[in-house]
Amino acid sequence: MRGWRCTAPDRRQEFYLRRLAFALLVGGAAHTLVCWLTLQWGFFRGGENAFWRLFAVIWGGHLALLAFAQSGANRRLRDPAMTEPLMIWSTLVLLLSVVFVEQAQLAVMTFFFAVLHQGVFRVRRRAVARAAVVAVAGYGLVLLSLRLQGDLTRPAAAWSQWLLFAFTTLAMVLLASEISTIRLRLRQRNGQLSELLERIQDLAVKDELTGLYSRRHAMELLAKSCGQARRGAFLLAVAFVDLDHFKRINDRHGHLFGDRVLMRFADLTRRYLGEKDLAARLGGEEFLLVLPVLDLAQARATVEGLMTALRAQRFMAAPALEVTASVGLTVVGATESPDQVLARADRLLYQAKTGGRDRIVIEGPP
Ligand SMILES: Nc1nc2c(ncn2[C@@H]2O[C@H](COP(=O)(O)OP(=O)(O)OP(=O)(O)O)[C@@H](O)[C@H]2O)c(=O)[nH]1
Repeated sequence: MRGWRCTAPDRRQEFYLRRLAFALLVGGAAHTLVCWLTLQWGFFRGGENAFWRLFAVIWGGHLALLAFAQSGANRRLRDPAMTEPLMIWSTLVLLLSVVFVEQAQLAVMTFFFAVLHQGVFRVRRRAVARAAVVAVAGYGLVLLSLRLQGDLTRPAAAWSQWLLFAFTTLAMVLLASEISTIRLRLRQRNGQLSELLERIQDLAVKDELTGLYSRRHAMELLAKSCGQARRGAFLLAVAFVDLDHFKRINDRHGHLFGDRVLMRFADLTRRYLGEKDLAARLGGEEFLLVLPVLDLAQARATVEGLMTALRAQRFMAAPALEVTASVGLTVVGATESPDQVLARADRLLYQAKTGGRDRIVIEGPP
């Protein structure tokens, strides 16, 4: 299967390779061209021999880096994009060539700003600052060693260009730092926004107190399930569940305690229903269960299990309390609309209530 389609990590690797190849080949070619021009204009220290030897080393390094990534070894690095190693290598290449180009040192070192640009959006502030320090200090050391050897032509111009480079680099690093802060804030804001979005989506489909589906969402799901049940091999059982004498529970033990009873019932539905079953809170102490089943007997067994578990619940604040529920249970008929099924389940629930509560009243489809 891998042969015909790129997997996500392969696409990322392709992206890394393309970026690295672009930086090394295009950046490398531009840098070589500038140095070659200094050779043509007679500013290249050591002449043609030195030029070809230096660029054999530089291009050997470029190709070695590319081969390293091409082999996939970059995937084992903490940053497979290799941005920082690439920045360090490019800076060293620039410093090495500065030794050879006379009077065009600043022109060569301006490539460093392209190197910094690579890093600003991809590595931490500290890595950008590190590369800047290496470039400014390295450029200064090269000038100093040339000066000490008496090889620095027009020293005043060379040092003032170095100063200009140092200040511009400092400004770039400050800018990079600001961009990095903005990046960090954006990432945090994005995280907060996705959390908020998740919460809004939850609120739209779930009941806040119990975490069960809301009435509106349950109705949408029921309409969809009814269509599937008509086409499929399974039956769709619908149960209206209403906790008994809930007002009394609230009155005797308080509203907060009532809330806890509702949450406990919701927990039981999560424990006793299958993953294809649906439980929703329609409002107050009224719930809807939708169960894909083979027959009514299976639905009855599930609902009875739930009612037995509810009856067995004990509450610390009211140890003697036994919570029961009344249920109207039916099955969706072949040509019925969700409203018709719900009306029947509601009628059956009413019969369960008037018949003495704590019971299930069942009726098949018409
Ligand atoms: N604790 C709590 N109570 C609620 C909530 N929503 C509705 N109620 C209460 O649920 C009670 C429902 O009372 P009734 O409709 O009279 O029903 P009941 O007392 O359960 O009586 P039967 O259904 O006939 O057994 C009311 O007192 C509502 O205030 C809720 O979110 N939390």
